[in-house]
Amino acid sequence: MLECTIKMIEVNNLVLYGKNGTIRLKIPELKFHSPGITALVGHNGAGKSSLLKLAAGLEKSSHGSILYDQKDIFIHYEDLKEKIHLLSWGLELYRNLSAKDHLDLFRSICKNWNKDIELELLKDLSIPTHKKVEKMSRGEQVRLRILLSLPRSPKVILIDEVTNDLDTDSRRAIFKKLDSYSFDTGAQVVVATNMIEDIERYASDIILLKKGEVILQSSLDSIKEQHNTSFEEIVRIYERKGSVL
Ligand SMILES: Nc1ncnc2c1ncn2[C@@H]1O[C@H](COP(=O)(O)OP(=O)(O)OP(=O)(O)O)[C@@H](O)[C@H]1O
Repeated sequence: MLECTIKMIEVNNLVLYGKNGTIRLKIPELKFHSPGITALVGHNGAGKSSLLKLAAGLEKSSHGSILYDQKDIFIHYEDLKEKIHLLSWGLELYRNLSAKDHLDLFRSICKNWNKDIELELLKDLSIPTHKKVEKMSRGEQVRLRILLSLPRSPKVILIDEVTNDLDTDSRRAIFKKLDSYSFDTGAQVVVATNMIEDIERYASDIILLKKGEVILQSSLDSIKEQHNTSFEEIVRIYERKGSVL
């Protein structure tokens, strides 16, 4: 029922060139599913970050388009930036401000700030409210980023590997929140990660990239049913085949 009304990110005939005309991404067609968490998987250099940057409107494709609700995301960046949030290490918090300072600031500038979600996250993610960002651990910073994102009711959340070097408890707390947020609101959540444990536990869909091409897109359940082996082994099989599906 929810799925009929969900607006989605869609890729059409996308090509992104790198230096000297090398291909960073070549994706004829791709739709991100929701609700649920989609894991974007692939070796270093496969194109995960490039795809997320394009989906956030921070980079322009060389050919083709990437759309949200039928709108070209790069062209309509200003309209869409409150709907599509990218969490990556490059996009920093203010080092001299605490979580409380950030919250005061974001509440004052964000029109649709949802106070209930803020309070729920403050309780469940145990974020230190008075510590300055420069004194926070990486895990605390990632949790703060989630705290500053979800109350703005994003429709798409893109996470570029920021969860990978967190401890198990922090990752679990974050993935649980993202999963319930996605199912409650229909938002799309796409996480670039190679952490098999997180994918098996939390992802409902997987997109596997190899050298800029999508070699597998599937729901996790159907691919596991089809192969009857561990997810790690399935990734190995497709990486070896390397064919575009
Ligand atoms: N700004 C850029 N300009 C040109 N080429 C780039 C740029 N950023 C990345 N690339 C190249 O694009 C390809 C894909 O890189 P990308 O960072 O998207 O992969 P990734 O799957 O996210 O890798 P990692 O897991 O190492 O972060 C690589 O060959 C990389 O060298």
